[in-house]
Amino acid sequence: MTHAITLHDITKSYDGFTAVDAFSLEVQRGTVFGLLGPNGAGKTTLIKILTTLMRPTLGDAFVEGHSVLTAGKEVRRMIGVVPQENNLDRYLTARENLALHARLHGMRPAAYNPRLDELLEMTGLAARQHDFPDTFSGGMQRRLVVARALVHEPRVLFLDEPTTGLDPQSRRSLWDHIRGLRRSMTVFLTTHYMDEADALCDRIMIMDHGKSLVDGTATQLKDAFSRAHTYQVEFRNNADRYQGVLAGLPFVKGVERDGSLFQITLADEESIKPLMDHLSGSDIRRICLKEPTLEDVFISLTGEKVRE
Ligand SMILES: Nc1ncnc2c1ncn2[C@@H]1O[C@H](COP(=O)(O)OP(=O)(O)OP(=O)(O)O)[C@@H](O)[C@H]1O
Repeated sequence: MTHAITLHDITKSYDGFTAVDAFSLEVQRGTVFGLLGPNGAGKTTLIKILTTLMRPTLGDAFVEGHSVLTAGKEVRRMIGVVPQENNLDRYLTARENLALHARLHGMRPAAYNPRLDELLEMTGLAARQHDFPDTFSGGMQRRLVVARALVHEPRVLFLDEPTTGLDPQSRRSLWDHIRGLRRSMTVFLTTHYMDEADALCDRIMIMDHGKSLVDGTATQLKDAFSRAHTYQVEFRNNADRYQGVLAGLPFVKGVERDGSLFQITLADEESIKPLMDHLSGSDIRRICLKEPTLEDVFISLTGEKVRE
């Protein structure tokens, strides 16, 4: 078996509303898989089903070969979960939070103490291990939740929006930790951040309305959905004059403007020549092909801006 996670036609309905619709998926072991989608796409519902917090209405899912329907206990032994909210116990110190989790998993102090030392060191929290989580920054709390999810050495780690609300430095530090886990376990994460998916994931799936829209590596998605005919043109002066002219050209499909910078989408690759003919003699500061981003792919598929 090379798949750490398998979903067979999973459907979840809430009072007749279908949040997840006959969803199937296989995630290769040892990879980082990213699930993207706008608010309400069904991402958290899928994580809840895979972590046995919720039963599907139809279908079955397997984690390391164990069914979420019939082998919930085995599934829970295999997984670590980082939920959307930092659900730490505020009356326990950082180390005690980890120790409690170890005991809930049936580990003895002789087994878990060296593991806690290792995880506190790895997440940069060793010096603060006897402090309460309320005295930690958001990034430190998040790292503690990740450390807690790793105490019992899970084979699959679920991260639901791991870096939402963190400052750029904390995000990058958490990314480094997640990257360090790659290969030794399977990571399944949901995110709203395109740069996060791009930086971390071996494979990305974009979903909406409970269904998968597309999946592949970041490069595959960008190539497939690239707006290869979009150019950025910046004028030195007289930019106003060009707005109407550009929009009126038959081979121009769209014009977006930000001051003197225009984003011009052409009908096809060949249209660059007549465009240059029309612009000859104008005072252009720069012209360049716009490289596609994962956000372009997301918006072209879901029609929605990514939530910040
Ligand atoms: N307990 C519930 N009862 C009724 N509807 C629900 C329940 N939980 C989720 N939903 C609905 O199911 C849909 C999918 O929700 P879900 O939380 O899985 O989306 P999501 O992709 O995780 O969104 P977000 O990015 O906002 O976390 C939404 O329309 C939501 O309103």
